[in-house]
Amino acid sequence: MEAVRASAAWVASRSSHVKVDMLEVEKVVDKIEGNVPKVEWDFEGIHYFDDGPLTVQYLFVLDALNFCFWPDKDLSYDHLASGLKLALEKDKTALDADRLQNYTGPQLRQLLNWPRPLPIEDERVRLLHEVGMELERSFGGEAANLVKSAGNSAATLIELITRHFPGFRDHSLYKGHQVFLYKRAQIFVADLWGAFKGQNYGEFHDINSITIFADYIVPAVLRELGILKYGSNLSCSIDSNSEIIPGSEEEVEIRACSVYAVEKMRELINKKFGKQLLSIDIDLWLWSCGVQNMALSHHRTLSIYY
Ligand SMILES: Nc1nc2c(c(CN[C@H]3C=C[C@H](O)[C@@H]3O)cn2[C@@H]2O[C@H](COP(=O)(O)O)[C@@H](O)[C@H]2O)c(=O)[nH]1
Repeated sequence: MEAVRASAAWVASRSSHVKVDMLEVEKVVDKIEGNVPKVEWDFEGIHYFDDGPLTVQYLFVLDALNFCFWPDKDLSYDHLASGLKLALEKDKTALDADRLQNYTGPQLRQLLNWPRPLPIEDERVRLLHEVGMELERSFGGEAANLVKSAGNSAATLIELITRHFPGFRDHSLYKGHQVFLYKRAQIFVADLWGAFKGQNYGEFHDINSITIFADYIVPAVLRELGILKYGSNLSCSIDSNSEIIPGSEEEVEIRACSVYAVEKMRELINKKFGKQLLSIDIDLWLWSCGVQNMALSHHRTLSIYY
């Protein structure tokens, strides 16, 4: 994931609306003494798991739809994860590639047991169709085959996903440069690793190459910790819940600086405490803090990427 790391650093070095405060990074690292609190994958108990290929199909569909819940104030990631789980428990064929290609908006709502239209529902449906079609065309209908063809490499799996499934190509332009954040592709790898505990479909020899997943929760936590500092205009927009335009400098800076800040935190923990932490572990710790703090204001961007 060198492209993610390098392009995030490029943005951070030119950023004007968002700054990474290295003194605060150091303070946080010292406070936790290099020990990131361990948060178990599925600490919420909401994910489907059967130790086999159906779990891989579930996680791939989950992460194809893992974005932009905030426009409906009652909807969250938990509804998606537990809704798909229940659907699969009722009908093991619910996420088969041929079924994925045929869902309509109302059927998807019904599948998730959600009473009203989902945010950006038409895009969610389009992405489901894309996943079903390409899985069928290139991977015998099974996400498990996609994972197998990556040969236990996280970087190869992300390359395969972004090559085959355009909906996962989470990139932007910033001051004329292409910036890669690949949030949903990376979180899929992390979900496999977490669910299968680094074994079987979750075994990756290069899991340390993954960065954090630049969503709308982790940046809010980093801001609360004082690690991210926002300029006054951006602060006002976020605190007043104004929407941040997708692809704007502000949006790219928020996401890229979050990735960069955690990479710096990781480097510092290694230098000061001699520990090799994974960004995934730091991410899950920060994210779990964020979702438990209802008072945090986060940036609001309509996006299919996160
Ligand atoms: N950085 C990061 N972002 C994450 C997750 C997860 C869930 N990961 C699962 C994996 C193991 C655990 O047991 C988790 O359940 C979701 N999100 C993002 O959050 C936002 C949703 O927020 P709210 O509207 O409040 O539900 C949305 O952008 C969504 O894409 C994560 O882990 N890291």
